[in-house]
Amino acid sequence: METAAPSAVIVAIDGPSGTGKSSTSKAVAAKLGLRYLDTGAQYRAITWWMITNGVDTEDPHAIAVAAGKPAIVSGTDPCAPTITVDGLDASGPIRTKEVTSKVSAVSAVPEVRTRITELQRTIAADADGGIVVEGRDIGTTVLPDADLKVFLTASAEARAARRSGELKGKEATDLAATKEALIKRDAADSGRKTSPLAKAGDAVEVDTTELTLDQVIECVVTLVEEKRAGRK
Ligand SMILES: Nc1ncnc2c1ncn2[C@@H]1O[C@H](COP(=O)(O)OP(=O)(O)O)[C@@H](O)[C@H]1O
Ligand SMILES: Nc1ccn([C@@H]2O[C@H](COP(=O)(O)OP(=O)(O)O)[C@@H](O)[C@H]2O)c(=O)n1
Repeated sequence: METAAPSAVIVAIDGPSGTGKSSTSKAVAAKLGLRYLDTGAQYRAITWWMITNGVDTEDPHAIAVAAGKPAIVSGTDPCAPTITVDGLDASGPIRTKEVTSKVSAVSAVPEVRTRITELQRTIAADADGGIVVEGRDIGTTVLPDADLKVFLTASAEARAARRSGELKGKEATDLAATKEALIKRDAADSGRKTSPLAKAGDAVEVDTTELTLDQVIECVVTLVEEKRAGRK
């Protein structure tokens, strides 16, 4: 793995669904002039490809065999992140309920993780000015030498309320069903064998339940600035 330029800062933001990883990471990256990578979008993209190509998402062997086939490309501008699969814009289709319900099974397959992890490390190494990478295993597995690791948490109630607010008007949803689906996905992501959702020992944990998004962004910006100041 190549190392980024000396002034570059690598920030890893992990945590369960609805804790504010994407919103926080995008805003922090935009404020500090860093690139941004949504690793969940990559796992969603490979899941979408499996579904559209008729791969049984309950068959880990079939998933493993197909894992190397789709070409997944992530654009890392925090103001306009993009994701394509085999040249097609996947940003809409990866957010459907079907993909959301199947992504944990696909992302648990070791061959999928190896492939996507390599992609993520290449993108981080190529980000000259630094990057904010968000996901589930960034601090523990993908970028264990990140300059700053943040682990976001929030109560299941707060996370479900945030998610169902987001889904309103798009796909029929209710709060209890959203909460149940979210807890199920957390359990699958935390319980898998290969690089599960986990807080790195050296990560700073931020409970966002009672914080506004702006407060979380401010908190992470301050943590990055402290790291940068400490390196001078
Ligand atoms: N601290 C917060 N307070 C209230 N709403 C928030 C907060 N953080 C994020 N949100 C909202 O919750 C939803 C989920 O946030 P998102 O950043 O997508 O979470 P994650 O990437 O962890 O799944 C978004 O609609 C976002 O605007
Ligand atoms: N680094 C990562 C990121 C996501 N994922 C998987 O991808 C799924 C979707 O991630 P996401 O970040 O888009 O999920 P949300 O929190 O945005 O709902 C997760 O539930 C995990 O199964 C992963 O395994 N490892």
